[in-house]
Amino acid sequence: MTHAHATLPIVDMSLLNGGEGAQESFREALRTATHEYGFFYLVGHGIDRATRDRLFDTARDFFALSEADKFGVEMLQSPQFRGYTRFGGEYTQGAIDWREQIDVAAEYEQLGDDPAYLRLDGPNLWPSALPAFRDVVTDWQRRCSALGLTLMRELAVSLGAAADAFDKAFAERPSTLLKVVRYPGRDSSQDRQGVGAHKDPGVLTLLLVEPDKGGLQVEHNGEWIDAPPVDDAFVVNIGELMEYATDGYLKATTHRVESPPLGSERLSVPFFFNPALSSVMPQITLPEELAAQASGVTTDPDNVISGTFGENMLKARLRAHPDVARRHHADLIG
Ligand SMILES: O=C(O)CCC(=O)C(=O)O
Ligand SMILES: [Fe+2]
Repeated sequence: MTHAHATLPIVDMSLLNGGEGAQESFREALRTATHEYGFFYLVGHGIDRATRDRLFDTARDFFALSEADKFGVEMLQSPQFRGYTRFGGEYTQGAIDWREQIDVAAEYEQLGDDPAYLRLDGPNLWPSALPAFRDVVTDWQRRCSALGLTLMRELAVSLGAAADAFDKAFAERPSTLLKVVRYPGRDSSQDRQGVGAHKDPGVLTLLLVEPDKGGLQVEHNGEWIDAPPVDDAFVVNIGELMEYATDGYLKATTHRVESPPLGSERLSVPFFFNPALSSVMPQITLPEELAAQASGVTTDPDNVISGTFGENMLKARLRAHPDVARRHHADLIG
């Protein structure tokens, strides 16, 4: 059931430019939103409209490329799960996600293949027919990484920890990932799973949605809340590793996207701010009043949350892209 009235909280980052009191209110709002919802709208983030418009223009140009150009960078060629996924290539909870997308991640030399998650390091596949794509997406990655780091430091302070409590996990080889996604319109009689219900496996997700395009739904108290884009805002949510870091005081929240109606489409760019593959997320010692509200890390036998980011990520990748897993990682799947 969808709850028509509840909405996600709005958190204003420009409070950080104010005095001590304003900064304190920002942290309070950040902590409350991530504790109660795991999701919020972030305004006042300082990334201007022209930059965001350029990102969506580039996304449109990418999806308008010929099939041959898109298949030239198909993920099936990439053991590191980079590149283009056509409709029907991706699964959540065993069902097809009706979206096409290109995955771009941080690029590092591979350090080996033991533990297996080290296989995720490697090169992106960049579309040669659209050279601007690389520049625009790399710029976006850089901006979102800076924003992500600021939010992690504020979140640390809001949890009673030192501002740099999480820095170490991100200092070397942060394993950031972004997707440029297009959800095609679907008839109401068809299956409307744009992306199925899931939690994000990492730390923090900064999602930009094309203006006016609904479809995102967030689970809250057992109901689905609609989370349409808010003007100038990112939708921000925390992933499973923040649940691990806070003993469940912060919860990774289940969310999904419903396909847009036939005759329309929806573009989005989720950016996943993730630590190094081999980093173990630090566990924060919470102040007593917060610790009393920490309900422990979710235990789901089908989805075990590890503190080592690479393990969570590899698990998520193998499950979402079974064709890539079969072709390149047959030894890791049952
Ligand atoms: O496209 C969206 O709005 C959300 C996508 C999402 O949740 C994901 O890719 O993890
Ligand atoms: Fe997600």
